[in-house]
Amino acid sequence: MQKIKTGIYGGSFNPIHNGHIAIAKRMLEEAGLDEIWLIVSPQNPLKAAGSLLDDQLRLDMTQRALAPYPQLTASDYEFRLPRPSYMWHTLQHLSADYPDREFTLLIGADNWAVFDRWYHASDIIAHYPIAIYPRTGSPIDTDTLPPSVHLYDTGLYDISSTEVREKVARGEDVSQLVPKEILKDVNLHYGQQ
Ligand SMILES: Nc1ncnc2c1ncn2[C@@H]1O[C@H](COP(=O)(O)OP(=O)(O)OP(=O)(O)O)[C@@H](O)[C@H]1O
Ligand SMILES: O=C(O)c1ccc[n+]([C@@H]2O[C@H](COP(=O)([O-])O)[C@@H](O)[C@H]2O)c1
Repeated sequence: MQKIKTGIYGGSFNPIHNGHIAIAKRMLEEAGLDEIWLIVSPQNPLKAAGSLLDDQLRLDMTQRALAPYPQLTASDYEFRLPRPSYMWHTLQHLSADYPDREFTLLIGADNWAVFDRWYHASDIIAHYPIAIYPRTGSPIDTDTLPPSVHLYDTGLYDISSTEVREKVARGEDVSQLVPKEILKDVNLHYGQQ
């Protein structure tokens, strides 16, 4: 039986923004995936926890933002795994729990630039296809990519969660940067920091 092609899109999603959603929608088509799971990461091993909003609040916003897109699912899978959230562990657990699915790791070009610092990076490359999408400021030399790693043309979206948080903290309008379903909550949660 054909396995369900499932993209794993991990992120802090602090908060999810329109760039994340545009990339995920394009990745479904470009990488030929059936579904993408946006896995809300409790703690990126390479990021300081400092400005990270509560896990459940980030998950709730991600779920509401993705409600219009049936092929995109917000996941709390890493909430039950040890911290920090090493992607190698996550992928191994997923493969054991969902034998009917074939997992592809989706990462932005900024994360590919530091991928050699990821825990068990070479094991991830050896066992899972990796789909990279471009990000402003992080050029990719496609000639140097291993055979299981591909760059897809998802377009460039000049948005970051940092920009959203900083604008909200300054009282600026972010209605063009985040989905309307979560605008009120983004203003509420990040405006108070
Ligand atoms: N505008 C964007 N274009 C391309 N990739 C993006 C974009 N925003 C986020 N990503 C990628 O999505 C994944 C999850 O992103 P993350 O939740 O860290 O958002 P972020 O905007 O990078 O956050 P922050 O500004 O807080 O670091 C990462 O692999 C990141 O590279
Ligand atoms: O496994 C690792 O060593 C590792 C190192 C850095 C980042 N990650 C994961 O990469 C994803 C993107 O992280 P972020 O914070 O840039 O959104 C998220 O799922 C992180 O947990 C994973």
